[in-house]
Amino acid sequence: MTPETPAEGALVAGIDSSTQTCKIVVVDAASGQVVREARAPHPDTTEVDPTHWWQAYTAAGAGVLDGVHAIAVAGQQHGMVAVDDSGDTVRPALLWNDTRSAGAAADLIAELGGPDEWARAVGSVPVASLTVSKLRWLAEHEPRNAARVATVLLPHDWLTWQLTGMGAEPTTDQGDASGTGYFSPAQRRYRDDIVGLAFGRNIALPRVAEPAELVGHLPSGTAVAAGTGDNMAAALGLGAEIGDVVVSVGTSGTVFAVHDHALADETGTVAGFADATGRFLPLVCTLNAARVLTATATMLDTDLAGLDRLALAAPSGSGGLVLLPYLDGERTPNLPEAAGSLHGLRRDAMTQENVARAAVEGMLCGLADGLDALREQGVTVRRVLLIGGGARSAAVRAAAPTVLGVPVTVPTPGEYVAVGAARQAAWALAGTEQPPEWPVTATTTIEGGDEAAGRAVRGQYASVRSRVYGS
Ligand SMILES: Nc1ncnc2c1ncn2[C@@H]1O[C@H](COP(=O)(O)OP(=O)(O)O)[C@@H](O)[C@H]1O
Ligand SMILES: O=C(CO)[C@@H](O)[C@H](O)COP(=O)(O)O
Repeated sequence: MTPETPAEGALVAGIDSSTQTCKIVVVDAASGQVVREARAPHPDTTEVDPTHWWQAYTAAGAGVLDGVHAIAVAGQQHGMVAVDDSGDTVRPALLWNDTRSAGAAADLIAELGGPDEWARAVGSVPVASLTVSKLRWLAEHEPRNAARVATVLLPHDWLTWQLTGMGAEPTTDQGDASGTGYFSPAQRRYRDDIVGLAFGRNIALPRVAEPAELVGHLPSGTAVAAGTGDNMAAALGLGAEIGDVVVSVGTSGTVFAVHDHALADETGTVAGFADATGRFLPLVCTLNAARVLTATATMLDTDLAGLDRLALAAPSGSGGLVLLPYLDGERTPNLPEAAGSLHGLRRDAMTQENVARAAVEGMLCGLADGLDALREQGVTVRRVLLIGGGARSAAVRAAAPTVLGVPVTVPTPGEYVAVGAARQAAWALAGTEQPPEWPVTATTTIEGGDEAAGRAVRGQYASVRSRVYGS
């Protein structure tokens, strides 16, 4: 893409309404410099009344959004916000990490004719996370709520609708829509037949806005851009190009890349999403990432800095200890009912240091499998960028090149999802063909991964996983 530059002096804001937190950045649209930041927490549950997201946004935004010319929301993907014909939610939103719809996903796979039919139709094979599975769950388990549903929105769609005023038409974008399971990224259209299959009837769906469209205004006059899913926004915030693979260690672990054509992985490992610019964003997502580290730190009665110290003091391979970190069930591999388990305990290896390192290595092994899966789908891997809260961990940064088997580039820690949303807002405000040119983020590249040690860590992880789960 050839980037363009917006007018001097305009301020734009990006919102990252993620699983755990609402983060806001205000950015100078011309230079791309972040001038203000704020955040507020979300509830720690897998079903959430969306008004909590609005309250977190208003709490974080108070005073911070003054003078902003345009705003966009990037949200956690897939969440089902079911709304009645008065605009009220019929029940709390079911989030991407809520696994109760795993059975519905399995049923839908069989009913459409198998995983390959799904991959061809919508680029993804249903798992509990996808909106389409949640729709089926709602129809089956809460028929009275289901009967009241007029439309289903994603978290970023719902927040954007609140911003533009609920009299406005609800909108989404192709990036976030591609995570529903009823939108074809290849054909860029909804599959109403799949909504009918999942829900038993059709429902109104938000209009899919163009990548740089302004979809409305705040009462203050601030323009509102289309917004997108959080991973799509991170790609935009990083200025990711073909060959860049992003590994994000947030609440979820994601491995994704900008790609020039739609992918359809019938194994279901890679989800063939669209990006926020008109290209594609094949992505692998694990359900357990940064919170594996926080949970392990709590278990070891230390904090994240203490966990780092312990993990860095242990040898690669954690003395043979392997943590399968499926603490909240898992999405990749698709083991929604799984729990975490620690293997290889021997008296001499049973140290806090090895347990801490096994948490880091187990979490990274899932992401390394994701990187392999992207390669198998033909994604070019020239550079691996490590972002997300977990990238602030010294132990994660140190182990990543060995476990992932490639040098790892770490951008200056920052809120790249929110910055990506702000960049989309600047793009829509400028009305240009391409997003504004913002400076390439400063990065540090960590070389020196140990190939043999990496093979050993991944080998012991794969062997334990296959002994426990058979694959
Ligand atoms: N230094 C650190 N070491 C390990 N984990 C960290 C560190 N700093 C933040 N985190 C974790 O990162 C997570 C938040 O990451 P983030 O990418 O913002 O996630 P999300 O977008 O899902 O909110 C939290 O679980 C937090 O505990
Ligand atoms: O489900 C996915 C991607 O398919 C997750 O990546 C969610 O989008 C949640 O993101 P975070 O809160 O971890 O940023």
